[in-house]
Amino acid sequence: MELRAHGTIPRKKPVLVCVLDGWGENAIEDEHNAVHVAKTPTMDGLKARGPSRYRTVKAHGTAVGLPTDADMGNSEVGHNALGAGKVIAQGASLVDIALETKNAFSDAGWSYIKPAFANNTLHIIALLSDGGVHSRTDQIFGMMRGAVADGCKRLRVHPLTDGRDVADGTCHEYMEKLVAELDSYAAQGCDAKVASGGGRMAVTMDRYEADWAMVERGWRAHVLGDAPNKFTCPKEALKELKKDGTTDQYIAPFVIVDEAGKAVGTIEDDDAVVIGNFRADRVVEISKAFEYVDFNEFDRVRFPKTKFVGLMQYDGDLKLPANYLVPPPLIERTSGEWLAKNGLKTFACSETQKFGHVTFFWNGNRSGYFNEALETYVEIPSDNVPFNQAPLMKAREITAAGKEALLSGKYDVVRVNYANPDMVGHTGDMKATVAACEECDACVKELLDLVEELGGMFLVTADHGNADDMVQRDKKGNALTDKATGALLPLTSHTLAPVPVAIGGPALPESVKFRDDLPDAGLANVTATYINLMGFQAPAEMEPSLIA
Ligand SMILES: O=C(O)[C@@H](CO)OP(=O)(O)O
Ligand SMILES: [Mn+2]
Ligand SMILES: [Mn+2]
Repeated sequence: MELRAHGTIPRKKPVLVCVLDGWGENAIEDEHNAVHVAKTPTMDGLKARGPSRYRTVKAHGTAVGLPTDADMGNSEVGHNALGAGKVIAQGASLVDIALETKNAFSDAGWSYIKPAFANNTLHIIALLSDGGVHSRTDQIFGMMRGAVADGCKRLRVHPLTDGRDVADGTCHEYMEKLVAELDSYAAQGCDAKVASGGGRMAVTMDRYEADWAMVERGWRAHVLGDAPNKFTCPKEALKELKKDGTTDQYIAPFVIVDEAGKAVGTIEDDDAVVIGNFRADRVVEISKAFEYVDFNEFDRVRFPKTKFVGLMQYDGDLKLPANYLVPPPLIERTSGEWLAKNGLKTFACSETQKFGHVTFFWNGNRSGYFNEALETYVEIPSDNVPFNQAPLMKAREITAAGKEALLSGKYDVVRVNYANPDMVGHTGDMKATVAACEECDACVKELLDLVEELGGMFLVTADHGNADDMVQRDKKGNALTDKATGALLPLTSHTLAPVPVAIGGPALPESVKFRDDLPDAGLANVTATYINLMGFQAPAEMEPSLIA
């Protein structure tokens, strides 16, 4: 794994790689596009230098390994592609194949849980939507049907409501469909019910250890049958818990009880438990709670000995969970490994909410380092607040850390991710998202000014769209409003927009330009590009570089 000198581009430290999370370049430039509305002189300036130094690349669909071109991009697939330089068939695609071929129902993971079907309970904990970022209902239903066909007699589902990858308020439709699906299993002798649940940003789906209390609330509801809100009907639960305007993402934990007030689906010894999400970041913590005998993050009160499986294995290094239904994508020989094998020094930084994105996802879903002596990873703790209340997030702190790393002269490449366009974009709050974009743009300026001063090079890009469209639209692109109130219907999800790639810096020779023969390039083409900026030819196995 030896990198050869580039030829045209000198090896001139430092190279900055900057990812603006959720910053798309959307064709619709109107008052609902926060990237467009925000005052962003830095990014505008980069664009104004013209197509030899600024272009967009695809960040969604098959270009990043997702099942179809209707799939919006997301951080996992985006950072996988940026880090690996390859288009990898992603979790969602692999689960589709495993269900279609029925391998999911004959492989080791299924054999592990199947003995529980006859006399114990099968529990499924999953994000309930068609978002396709963490999970999809068709896959969850496919698994449940497979279990019922294989003799599952008692099924309990613990749905987590979405409103982030799909529109707010859709939790009712998904619950409606789930309950109808579960009711239909009675004909096959399966007693199937919803047992507990809550919003994805309130219970269970915390990530990168930002807020373990979320996972604890989920554990209490799913496992112990303990939550302040108890209902006999799950549809009623959602209606009641949303009455005060709570969005789907933040629905409080609830437990479904019988007429006598007893929880209908606590998790007990010998039960099988399946996490129905394919994406890792937001289910690593709950997986640890189910799998680890030694566990101190919160008091589990009771630790049932379950047959626990993930839809995928969520962390290959930790082997977490040990059992899983579908083997995860193999992402080998990522840029991080190439750089480390060539003795090059890397600095990576973001705040908690995106820290694993620029490390774990970037490195092909690998925790830890390739070579700790060569890699420095810095995590700035994120605040635990609704991010529209603090839209600047930790952009200043990330900038300070990035500048320090650039100035230190220690690193060949300095990589940062700004979380705010994405995290604030997910709140659906236009004003706050504009502020997030403006802050981000100002921070990029600080980094670029320093690169200029130090005589280095830079590449600025993003992982997928989000802030670039903040409203739900009809097929013609017109903004949709609530029929009753007339208020705009916010778009909280990612978008299908392509993302910018800008290169430059004093050390980049004038002659280096973006090629014009790669109109369909995607995020995976960015990897070879920054390896070039570091003064090396990119490995032939990577997607071609954007520069000639
Ligand atoms: O918050 C998340 O988990 C996803 C959206 O579901 O966003 P991102 O892919 O940007 O991390
Ligand atoms: Mn992202
Ligand atoms: Mn996001």
